[in-house]
Amino acid sequence: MITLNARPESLTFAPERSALIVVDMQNAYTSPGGYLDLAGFDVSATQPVVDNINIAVAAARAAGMLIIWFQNGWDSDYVEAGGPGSPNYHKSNALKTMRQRPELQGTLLAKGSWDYALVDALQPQPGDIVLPKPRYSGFFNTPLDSILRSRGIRHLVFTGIATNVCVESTLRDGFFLEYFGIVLEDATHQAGPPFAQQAALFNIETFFGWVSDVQTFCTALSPQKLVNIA
Ligand SMILES: NC(=O)N/C=C\C(=O)O
Repeated sequence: MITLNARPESLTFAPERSALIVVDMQNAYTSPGGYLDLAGFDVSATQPVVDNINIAVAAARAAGMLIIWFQNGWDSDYVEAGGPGSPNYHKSNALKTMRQRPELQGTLLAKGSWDYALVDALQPQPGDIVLPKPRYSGFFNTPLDSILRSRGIRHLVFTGIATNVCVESTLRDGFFLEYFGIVLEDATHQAGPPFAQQAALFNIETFFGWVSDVQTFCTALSPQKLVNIA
């Protein structure tokens, strides 16, 4: 068992009965020229997030935690995205950007594309689980709940982009399914202005879960080991 210092209070859980969830660390959400950048969101501060996720993943793997990587997106014909009858068709900024700029059609968040791929610096290893997801929540239309229940996992440590969209959506759905959700704040980044990050973390800390950071997480998992946080 480890005790992780977090806000609003510390949590005690077994690493081998918990999972580190890496949400959508794809070029789309992280890289210049990716979907968020093309849609007008600021991705200039995502590199420290990539570096910190690598540190958290290495510590979690060494402690026997399951690592789950999500990739957000759809088939290259966007059938999975939904047509005009789906709110996703109207709210997805990737789909809206491609409608505004038809030369981008087929490039954003399409399976097999550079945009959909995980960033080079973050690559799953054997034993990790990689899950595609078609909507913001990682619990929607994916086997996540079954994967976790079959392993007796109740504690989920979240990293990834974006804090205020897919991270928060997945953590909230997990809360309703009786999972304990913890966000490592310096391993996340918002889509939108900085207040979106603050608001998401406030919501999580106050209503849905707990907030910690990568250094504290690594220290809880391995008290003797020093890490260099970005
Ligand atoms: N991964 C995410 O948080 N995605 C946010 C927006 C989108 O996918 O349009």
